[in-house]
Amino acid sequence: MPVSVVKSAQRIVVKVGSSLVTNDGRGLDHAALARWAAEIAQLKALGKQVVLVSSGAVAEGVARLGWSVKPTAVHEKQAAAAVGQMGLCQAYESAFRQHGLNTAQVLLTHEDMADRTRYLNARSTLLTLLALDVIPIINENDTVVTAEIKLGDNDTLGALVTNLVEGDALVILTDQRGLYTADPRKDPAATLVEEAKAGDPALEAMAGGAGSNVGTGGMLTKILAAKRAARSGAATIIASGREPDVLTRLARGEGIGTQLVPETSPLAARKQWIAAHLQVKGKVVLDDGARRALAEKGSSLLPIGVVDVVGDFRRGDMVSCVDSLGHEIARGLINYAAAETRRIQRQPTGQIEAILGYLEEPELIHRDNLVLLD
Ligand SMILES: Nc1ncnc2c1ncn2[C@@H]1O[C@H](COP(=O)(O)OP(=O)(O)O)[C@@H](O)[C@H]1O
Ligand SMILES: N[C@@H](CCC(=O)OP(=O)(O)O)C(=O)O
Repeated sequence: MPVSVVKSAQRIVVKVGSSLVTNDGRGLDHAALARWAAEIAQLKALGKQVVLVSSGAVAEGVARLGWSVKPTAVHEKQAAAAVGQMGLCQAYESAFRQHGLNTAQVLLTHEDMADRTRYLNARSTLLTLLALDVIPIINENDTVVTAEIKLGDNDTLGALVTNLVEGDALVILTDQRGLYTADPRKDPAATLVEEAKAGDPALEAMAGGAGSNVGTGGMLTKILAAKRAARSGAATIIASGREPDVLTRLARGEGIGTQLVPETSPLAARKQWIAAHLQVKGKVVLDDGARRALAEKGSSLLPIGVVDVVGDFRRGDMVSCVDSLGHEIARGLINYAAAETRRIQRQPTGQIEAILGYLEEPELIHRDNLVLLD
C-alpha cells in the first residue's frame, strides 16, 4: 500500500458524492456528515486547510419533495436542487458548528471558471475563506445553469476547485472502496487498484458509469478528474466515504482506496485556467508543419498552418486544434472569429491586414493561450 499523499498535503479538497450524502437518496445522512465534519476538524488541527465539494442537492431535494424518482426534466432537477441545497447548507453548518468551525456556501457555474475575472475572483474569495479558517462548502449552482453550460458532475468541479486553490490533494469519497479493475457491481472478480498514474489511459477503460440512480458520472468522471487535478500538480485519492476515519487515517499516511499520482509537471497558472475551459466552440485543422510547431517547439499557431475551420466561434473562444486525422493536439483561445479564420487560413501573417482590412494579432492562437494535450 502506498503512503497517502494526504499526510504531507497542506491544502486538501474533499469531494463527497450524492449517494453518501443522502443515504442512497433516502435523505440526508446526518451521522455521515457529523463524521466527516469531526475528521475535517482534526485535519484543521493538524494545520491543514480543507475545502469540501458536496453533491446531493438534487437527491436531497427529490427526497424532500416526496418524489419517487429523480426527475428527467431540467427545470424539475433545478427546482429539486434549490430545495435540497437548503438542506445541505443547514446540515453542514450545524455539523461543523459542533467543532467551532464556520462554513461558507459557494455555488459555482461553468461561466465562473471560463471568465478570467470571475475565475480570479472565485479564487481570491476561496483563499480568503481558507485564511479565515472557514470551511468552504462548494456545489454547482444547479438552479441557474442549463444543460449546455453545465459542468455536469461534481468530480469535475472538485478537480477545477483543486486547480483553482492549488490544492495538494483531491480526495473523492464515494460508495466504493476505490477504482476497481472493472465495475464491482457488475464484475465480482474485479480487484482494487491501489496506485496508478493520473491520466493513464488504461484507467479509463476500467471505469464505468454511475452504479446507482443517485450518482452522476460514475468512476469515469473520477478518473478524468484525477487527470485534471494533476494539471496543477495535485494527487487524487478515491476512497469509500463509509470507511471509518477515512480522512484522518489518510492524513496519518495510511494507504486507503486508490491513489492517482501526477506524472507531468504542473501547468503555469494561466494555462490551468485555459485548461479549465470545458466548452470547446469549434475546431481548426492543422497541416503537419503547424502540428509539429505546436507539439515539438511550443510555437504559437499562425493562420498559414490551418487547412480547415469547423464550427462557429467568436474571438476569445476556446477552440480545439486537431491534426489531419482528427486527433486533438491542443486547445486555445483564438484571436479571430470563425468567419475571419476561414478567410485567413493558409495565408501568411503579412496578408491578414490586406484580407480582413485590419489586424487583431499576428497569431491565430498565441502560445500563452495554448495548452498542449498529451
Ligand atoms: N471500475 C470501477 N470501480 C469502482 N466503481 C465503479 C467502476 N466502474 C463503475 N463504477 C461505479 O461507479 C459508482 C460511483 O460513482 P457515482 O455513482 O457517480 O458516485 P458518486 O455519487 O460518489 O459520485 C460505483 O457505485 C460503481 O458502481
Ligand atoms: N450538483 C449536483 C451533483 C451532481 C453530481 O455530480 O453528483 P455525484 O456524482 O453524486 O457527485 C447535486 O448537488 O445534486
